Amino acid sequence: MTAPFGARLHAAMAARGPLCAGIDPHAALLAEWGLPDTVSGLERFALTATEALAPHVAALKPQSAFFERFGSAGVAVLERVLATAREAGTLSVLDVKRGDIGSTAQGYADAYLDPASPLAADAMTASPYLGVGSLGPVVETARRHGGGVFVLALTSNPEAPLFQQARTAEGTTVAGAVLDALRGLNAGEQPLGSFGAVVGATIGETGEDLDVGGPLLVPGLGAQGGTPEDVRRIFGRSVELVLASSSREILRAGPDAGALRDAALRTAEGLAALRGTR
Ligand SMILES: O=C(O)c1cc(=O)[nH]c(=O)n1[C@@H]1O[C@H](COP(=O)(O)O)[C@@H](O)[C@H]1O
Repeated sequence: MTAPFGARLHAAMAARGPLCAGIDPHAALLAEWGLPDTVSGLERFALTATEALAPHVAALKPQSAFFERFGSAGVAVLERVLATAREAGTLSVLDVKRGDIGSTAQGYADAYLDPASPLAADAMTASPYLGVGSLGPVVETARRHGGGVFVLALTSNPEAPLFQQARTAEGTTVAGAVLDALRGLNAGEQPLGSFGAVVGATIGETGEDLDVGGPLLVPGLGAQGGTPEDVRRIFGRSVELVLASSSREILRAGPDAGALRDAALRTAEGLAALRGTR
């Protein structure tokens, strides 16, 4: 029986630090690496980055969009990336940001969290905008297989606050309702729950309680301007829950495997200083 995702992630962050490397094969990055914008270029890029970074980070986060743009051949590359991470013993967070009515959400959960699926990851990202409760089948499937779910709460993009910080009829913000729901899902889980929130490293002051008892996936470091100092400012005493994610800033160092590793280690060093300050 697989241990719960939260426990596995807690151990990985303790051993390797709180960095998640994003595998985002942008067309522009393929060009920077001297690769063609084709399936073979995608495969070369994604597998080189996965193999170079897997031993040095707590988790890898492939961004599904950049594989899907090549159709089924691109999705087959994504399957190989997930298998390569698994063989290297590194946790995978598949960034798909899915969400739908419950019966369809079950299909997404089966695709991304059932170990029998070729696209199975250790955790997936999910969108709560059909209602947090619509993610029930995703949560139940994660519990059954020791998987994790990261639910969008306070995302890093500038358009986000208008929706996410709007007030519900109960008076909480939409983001606050997501964070409350996650606290409920993680209640009693030690050392870390398996249901995380996505909170950008670029957000301003929100007044929200970010301690959800589960991990906080924090994108926006590097290319979007977020810094370790921002992480300290935003998360305060919840900083130990942070799994910080960076894609372009690390990937730009490639294609040399040693340069990719060094870029990840530099980012990890900046983050390491934040822990133990609770
Ligand atoms: O869920 C995410 O990972 C995510 C949430 C968010 O609020 N902002 C955000 O940038 N992301 C993803 O994180 C990655 C950021 O990439 P870089 O800006 O290149 O580090 C992309 O794959 C985004 O889709």
